[in-house]
Amino acid sequence: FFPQAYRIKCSHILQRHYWIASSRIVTPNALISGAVEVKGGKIVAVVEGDDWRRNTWSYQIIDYGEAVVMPGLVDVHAHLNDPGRTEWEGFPSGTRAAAAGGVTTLIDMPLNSFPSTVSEETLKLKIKAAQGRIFVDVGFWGGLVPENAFNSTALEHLLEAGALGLKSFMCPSGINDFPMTNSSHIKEGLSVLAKYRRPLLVHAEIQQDPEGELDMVDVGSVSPRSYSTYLTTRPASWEEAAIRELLTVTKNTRAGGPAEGAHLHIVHLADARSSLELIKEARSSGDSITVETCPHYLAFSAEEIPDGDTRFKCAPPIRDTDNKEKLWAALLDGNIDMLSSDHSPSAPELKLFDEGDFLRAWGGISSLQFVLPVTWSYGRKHGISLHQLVSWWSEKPAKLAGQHLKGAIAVRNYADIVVWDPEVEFELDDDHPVYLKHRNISAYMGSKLAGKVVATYVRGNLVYQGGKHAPAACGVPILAT
Ligand SMILES: NC(=O)N[C@H]1NC(=O)NC1=O
Ligand SMILES: [Zn+2]
Ligand SMILES: [Zn+2]
Repeated sequence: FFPQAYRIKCSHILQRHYWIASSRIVTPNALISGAVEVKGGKIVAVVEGDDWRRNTWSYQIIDYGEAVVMPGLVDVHAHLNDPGRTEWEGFPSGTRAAAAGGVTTLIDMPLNSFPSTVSEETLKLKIKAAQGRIFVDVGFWGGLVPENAFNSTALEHLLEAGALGLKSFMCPSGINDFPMTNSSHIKEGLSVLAKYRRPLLVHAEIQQDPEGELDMVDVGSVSPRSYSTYLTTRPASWEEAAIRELLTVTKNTRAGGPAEGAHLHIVHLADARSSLELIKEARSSGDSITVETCPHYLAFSAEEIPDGDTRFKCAPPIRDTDNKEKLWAALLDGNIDMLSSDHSPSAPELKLFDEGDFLRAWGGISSLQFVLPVTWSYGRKHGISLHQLVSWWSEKPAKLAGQHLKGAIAVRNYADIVVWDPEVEFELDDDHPVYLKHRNISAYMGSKLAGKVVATYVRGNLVYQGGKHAPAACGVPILAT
């Protein structure tokens, strides 16, 4: 794939055949002490015990002791904003941060870049922008927008060109060239996707009573610096209304239904009350639906967000503590399937730190590098297991994105691996190396976390270890075939 001289720069190690050893390897069925044998970028054996050492040269063994060896994280929801808004993030900075955080694959959202990824041509621009500039593997969702929703040929071209699925919004997206869709658009999109067996991802909020919202803000009776003001402008009823409407369409995805084969994935669920109940009901009726939430909804609660600290602004908003506990319970019960970052940074100016205006600041949490330690740090208080972490961050997201050779430490899979130490604590202070383009917009800066990433392997390349990235960007653009 790469010439020899270049390939060497892809990895901190020269070997293409080696063993990764540890006393805590997370395989699909067990936690084992042993080794993962890697050859030509793939996992060729997973062996328990010590016997394998007898026939192995010592220079071929990378022994991580008691550090956890796990499949790399697959983040199905990240906005890298490249091409077109690289002053917000970009492929090189975003994927270096991913590698440092143990994320070995990420799927880029079709909006916030310019142009938006809504056609074969614009997807080609993405792929071109990614070439030689990504440190981990990157796939692409295409956009479902009013302009292409009733044009099945255009959607087919976008899917044939390799989009892993489609994404749409049911409320304004914040980006003018990515308008929102209604349930008719979504129905059309699903019927095209059914043929390809690829998912539709939906930002499920429908604006309720927009006039009421304006009234409240214009009156000036509430402070735009208070998080609770923002929360009132975007209540759980927005999520509930969107999900209710989506479920009228997902009925068709049931076995024997007109859209059998289609699948709907609800992104970043924040409301753990009525919205979640609706999803549970539909699932028990056989609708093909999955749902994700994000670490910021599990780590923070509305009551704790300081006045004017717009690093915490996102949509849907972070809700109250009781809701947060319900999200954890749903995740542990399996009613929420997986996690994603919804990493959505902007230029720092757009966070309006001087004014601290929650109503006008850019909405988006910057988190990509920290999702593993954040999930672990807050999750261990809820008694989560390593297998749950792998299910939420690797297995289920890989399946959603159609990546059957990713998401598990298993023979024949790509050697996409994160090695990390759950017991090591660290502070995200000024000295902490952060590879994201703008460290100051991340809501996690200043916090103390547990779970330090030791090493990251992508397709057998040791792309990150000991705080250092391999020099060359050898991630692969992932296209659906
Ligand atoms: N345009 C965009 O990235 N919007 C994202 N930001 C956020 O907080 N929620 C979103 O959907
Ligand atoms: Zn969204
Ligand atoms: Zn998003």
